[in-house]
Amino acid sequence: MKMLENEIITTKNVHLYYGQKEALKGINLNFKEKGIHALIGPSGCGKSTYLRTLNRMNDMIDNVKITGDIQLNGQDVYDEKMDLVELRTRVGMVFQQPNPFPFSIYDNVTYGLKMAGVKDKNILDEAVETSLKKAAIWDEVKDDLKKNALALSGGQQQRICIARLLANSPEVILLDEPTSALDPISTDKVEEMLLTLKDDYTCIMVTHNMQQASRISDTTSFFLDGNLIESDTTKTMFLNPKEKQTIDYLSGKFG
Ligand SMILES: Nc1ncnc2c1ncn2[C@@H]1O[C@H](COP(=O)(O)OP(=O)(O)OP(=O)(O)O)[C@@H](O)[C@H]1O
Repeated sequence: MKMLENEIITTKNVHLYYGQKEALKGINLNFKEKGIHALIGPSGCGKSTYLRTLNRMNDMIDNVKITGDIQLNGQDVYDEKMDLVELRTRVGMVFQQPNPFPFSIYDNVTYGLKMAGVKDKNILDEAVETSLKKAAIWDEVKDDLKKNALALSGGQQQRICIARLLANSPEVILLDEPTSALDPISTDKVEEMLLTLKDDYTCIMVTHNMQQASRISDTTSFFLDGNLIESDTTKTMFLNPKEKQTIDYLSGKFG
C-alpha cells in the first residue's frame, strides 16, 4: 500500500477472529506521525484488539486469525521476517495497570538498553535522566533511583513504565487506557506528560474517558461492534460528528 506523507501507520481491511468470533470487521485507518490519536467506543467494540494488532500483541493469544495489511513506516508488520522483539521496541505499549519490573527505578529504565548489550555507565546514566525527564518524573525520583519501582504510587509507576519504553527510542507508543486505574491528580500528570511527548512521538491511545479524548487528543476514531464508524480530528468528531451512531454515542444514548 502506498503511504501518504507523514503517515507512520496504515491499516487496510484488517479483520481479526478469536476462534469463530469476528472482533474486527475490516478496519481501514491510518495515523499521521506524532500527536495523540484516541480510539473510543463502548466496551467490547474492539478498541484494544485493534491497538494490539499494531505491534502483534494478539499473536500471543491462541486461535487468533488476522487478515489485512498493517504497515509501519512502509514495512509490513505481519511479514514473517519481522523481528517481534524489535517491533515491540519500535511500537511500545503502556497498559491499564502499571507494570514496572520489581527492580530499582534505574534498572527498570535501563532494562531494554542492557538487553541490547549497552554496558557503558555514562550512556545508561544519561538514558535514565533523559527518559525520566521526558516522562515528567525525574524531579520526583532523581535522588532515589535505587528505590524499588513497586514502592512508588500508581501514577508514578505508570510514568516509570513510560520512561522505560522511551529509553528504547520507540517510533510509536500504544496506550491502552493508561489512566483508568489512576486517581485524578495522577491522571493529570500523565495527560500533561503525553501532551509534551506528542511533539516527538506518535501516541495511539484507547480511552473510555470521553473528556480525556477531547482534552488531549488530536484525532479521534470511534469503534462500534468491530467496525470503525468514523475518524476525524478530535474537534470535528466532538463538535460536528457525521454518523448517527457517533452522535448517539457521544450524546450518551448508549455505551
Ligand atoms: N482473548 C480473547 N479471546 C476471545 N475473545 C476475546 C478476547 N479478547 C477480546 N475478545 C472479544 O473481542 C471483542 C472485542 O474486545 P476488546 O477487548 O478488543 O474490546 P474493547 O473495545 O477494547 O473493550 P473494553 O473497552 O471493554 O476493553 C469482545 O467481544 C471481547 O469479548
